[in-house]
Amino acid sequence: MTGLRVEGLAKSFGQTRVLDGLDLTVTDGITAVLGPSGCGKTTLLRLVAGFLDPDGGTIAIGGRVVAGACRSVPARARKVGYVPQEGALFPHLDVSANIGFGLPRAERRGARVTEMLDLVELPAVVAHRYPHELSGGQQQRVALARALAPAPTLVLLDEPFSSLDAGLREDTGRAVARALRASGATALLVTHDQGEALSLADQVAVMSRGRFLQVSSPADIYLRPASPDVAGFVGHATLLAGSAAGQQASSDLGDVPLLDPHDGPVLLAIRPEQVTVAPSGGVRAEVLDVSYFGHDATVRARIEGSDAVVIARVPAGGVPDPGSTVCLRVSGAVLAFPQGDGR
Ligand SMILES: Nc1ncnc2c1ncn2[C@@H]1O[C@H](COP(=O)(O)OP(=O)(O)OP(=O)(O)O)[C@@H](O)[C@H]1O
Repeated sequence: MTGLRVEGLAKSFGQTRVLDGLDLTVTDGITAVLGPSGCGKTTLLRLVAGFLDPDGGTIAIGGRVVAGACRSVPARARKVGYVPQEGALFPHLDVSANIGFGLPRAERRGARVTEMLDLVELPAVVAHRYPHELSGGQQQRVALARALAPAPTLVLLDEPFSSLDAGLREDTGRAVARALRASGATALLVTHDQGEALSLADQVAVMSRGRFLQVSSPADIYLRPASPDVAGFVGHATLLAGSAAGQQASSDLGDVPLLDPHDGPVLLAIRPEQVTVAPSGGVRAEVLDVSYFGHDATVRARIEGSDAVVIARVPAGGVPDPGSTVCLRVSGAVLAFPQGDGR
């Protein structure tokens, strides 16, 4: 059974069209909706949850149309679990009562609550603590346990880790993904963090200005982006004009091998890890700035005699100084998008 099917979904606020005919099918597992701030991610989630009505299109959950086609099933009857940005636990209820909130009265302190605590990998002792006695990561796990307790068909998660610091964010993300998979629920995870989307989801829907640019597996999104926009947004590709002849293209970075054959003008999408930075051997470039991450660093360098700025990833031990001159070389075949006459 299909967890969620969205067809031609449209929504405007006043004169602003926020969603512009979205189509999305989520069969099972975790689908991440990835896009920049303001592109319409939360609006999509609110429409699916039933907090807003669409202007056009349909939403079906578990095979049942819940919005559109002259129908609007109220939020509470959609069998959807919702995990908001900061958990939004009830502060006056303990963990056990928070988790049991959506359950029939007789089950509110029963085995289902214990089962849910176990699922989100929290010890039974936290059951009688209040939200202010939990860490941020524990609160998000309780929020997930509360959403999963009534066994929803679909779980919606709206930037659930955004208030957590980096280390906790990764651990909580992995724990939440494990719990979602173990529960068997279909999940839609909204995020603007590409690492989170690529590492946690089975399917990634890349969104921009109310439309999906590509819906595919994490590997496809990264290795086979559908457009220069997707390549630039997910993984920070350098987009460089080139001229292709078969399996090779000439560019400001010299001759580069192509993943697929093309002829004529192309836009090359070169990943930072495909650019080698060395003191000699390659195209000369001036280092503009360096972002140091500990395990490695990202270098932005402008090619001499050109406006082209290239992003390269270098190992932590070989970081050049800003203002220095380096040599850039492309290693491995790169993706090319036909442009103009070559289209
Ligand atoms: N109730 C509303 N009334 C008017 N405009 C709204 C309303 N809700 C959202 N918008 C506008 O719709 C656009 C999309 O908002 P939305 O919250 O869906 O984006 P988002 O991708 O979730 O952004 P973020 O990542 O910053 O949360 C924004 O321009 C926002 O200002």
